[in-house]
Amino acid sequence: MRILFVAAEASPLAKVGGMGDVVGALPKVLRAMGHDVRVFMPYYGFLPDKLEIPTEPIWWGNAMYQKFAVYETRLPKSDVPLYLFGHPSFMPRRVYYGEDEDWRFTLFANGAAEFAWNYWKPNIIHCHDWHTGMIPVWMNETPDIKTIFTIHNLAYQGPWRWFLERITWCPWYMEGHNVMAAAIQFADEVTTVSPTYAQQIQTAAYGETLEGLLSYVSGKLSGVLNGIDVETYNPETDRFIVENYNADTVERRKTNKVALQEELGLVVDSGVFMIGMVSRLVEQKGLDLVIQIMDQFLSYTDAQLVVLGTGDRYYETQMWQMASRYPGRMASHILFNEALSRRIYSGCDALVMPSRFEPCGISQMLAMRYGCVPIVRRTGGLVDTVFYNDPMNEAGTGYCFDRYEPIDFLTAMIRSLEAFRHKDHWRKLQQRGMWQNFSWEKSAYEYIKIYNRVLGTSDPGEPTEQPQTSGVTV
Ligand SMILES: Nc1ncnc2c1ncn2[C@@H]1O[C@H](COP(=O)(O)OP(=O)(O)O[C@H]2O[C@H](CO)[C@@H](O)[C@H](O)[C@H]2O)[C@@H](O)[C@H]1O
Repeated sequence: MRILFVAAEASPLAKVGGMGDVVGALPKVLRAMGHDVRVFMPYYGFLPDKLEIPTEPIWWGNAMYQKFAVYETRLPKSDVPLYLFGHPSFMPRRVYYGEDEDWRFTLFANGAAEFAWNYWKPNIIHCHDWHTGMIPVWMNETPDIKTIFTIHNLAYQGPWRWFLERITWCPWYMEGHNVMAAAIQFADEVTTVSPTYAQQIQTAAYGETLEGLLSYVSGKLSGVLNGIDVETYNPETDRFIVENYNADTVERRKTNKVALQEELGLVVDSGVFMIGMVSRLVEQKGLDLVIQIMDQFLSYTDAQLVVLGTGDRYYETQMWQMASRYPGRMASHILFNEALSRRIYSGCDALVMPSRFEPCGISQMLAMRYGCVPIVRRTGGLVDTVFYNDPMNEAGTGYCFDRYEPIDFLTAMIRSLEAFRHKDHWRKLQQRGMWQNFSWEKSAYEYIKIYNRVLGTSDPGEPTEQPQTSGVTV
């Protein structure tokens, strides 16, 4: 099968959130299963710092009266061909910014469609989020290229139809009041990143005004749980952390905890309960709950809190101000730092994720992989990945609460603090999290089934041809 992944992010090159993790990891796994998977993403101004890119493009194209170049390289540490869409509008050193975002990513999506028609023709284009939403619309008239549209974040739906018509030409048959709606309508299959979230988005509470459309297309809508890159994120081999360990040597995490406390200027004490939060600082992530309870929690306990994230100025300021109220007990780092995130996962005792909604969530899986116990609100993918701690039956992997209420979150925090005192139980809880299998293989098979379904081919999971590493196949 020839599959072209099109997305705005791909880890480790361009990652703002979890979508980057997915697009950086899944193609490698699918390729290892014998499919010819390639990735198409923007050529951001910061990319030459991170990988070698040939100076000569392999192809020139046109879209929306703009000329663009496509450069070919590889996803780092893999043989996955990576095509970079080169246009001056992507040259600033940021992924998302500015007023022309709608225009810029519409150009990118239209450019990807041109590329698929004219240079490398895949059987399937796997599109991610609204940035690629025009692709299913264009491919509606190209029956031999099927499209899968994966929703990572329903809250961002791209330009409204009236604006789209001002910036580009929309085909006569196009329906949908914004790009996301159109993509949902025209894609051959729509997926989201967990089974629970796939159900939730068909309701008014989570549908972000698209619940009607999503229930209407429920026959082609499914939820495939994300995995994590278990090779990159492996506490046994991770070079970003001070002490490597595994589930049998989980007590070695103490060294990481102390190193993290020293690094962040917190009181050094390996016995205190240390909580981390690694997240985009936006409404989705439940920051209003954090703001409402954390003062109380920190004042009445000796726990420590570390926040790593960027996002809305309001939440950034709140986190920073809260840290200034608890010197030596709380640290807020308002930046994106992959290495520090791993030191948090490997040093903190627990990770909080009180999300308002959560399509899947990668952070809680990374936390469990590193023996950091998740405290989560049961919504979306958090329902599918974190299970109540049940020390009596030695089951469960974290602490959960249901209602989006400060008191419920506070209760879950206090319960986890209490459990932390019972060292034996806590160790077992950590180990159960570390033993979970979050590798991508299972999800990759699910996607292969979906690819086969849209192509009308059978034998799900079986490779259909040997991957090619380069060259034009049209
Ligand atoms: N400041 C920082 N420094 C370093 N690393 C940071 C960071 N802030 C976040 N990260 C990293 O970014 C990733 C966050 O992924 P999530 O899936 O938890 O959330 P996100 O909302 O971005 O993703 C969306 O897409 C994904 C993928 O489908 C869904 O799982 C999710 O529910 C959906 O909201 C993790 O790998 C985390 O470690």
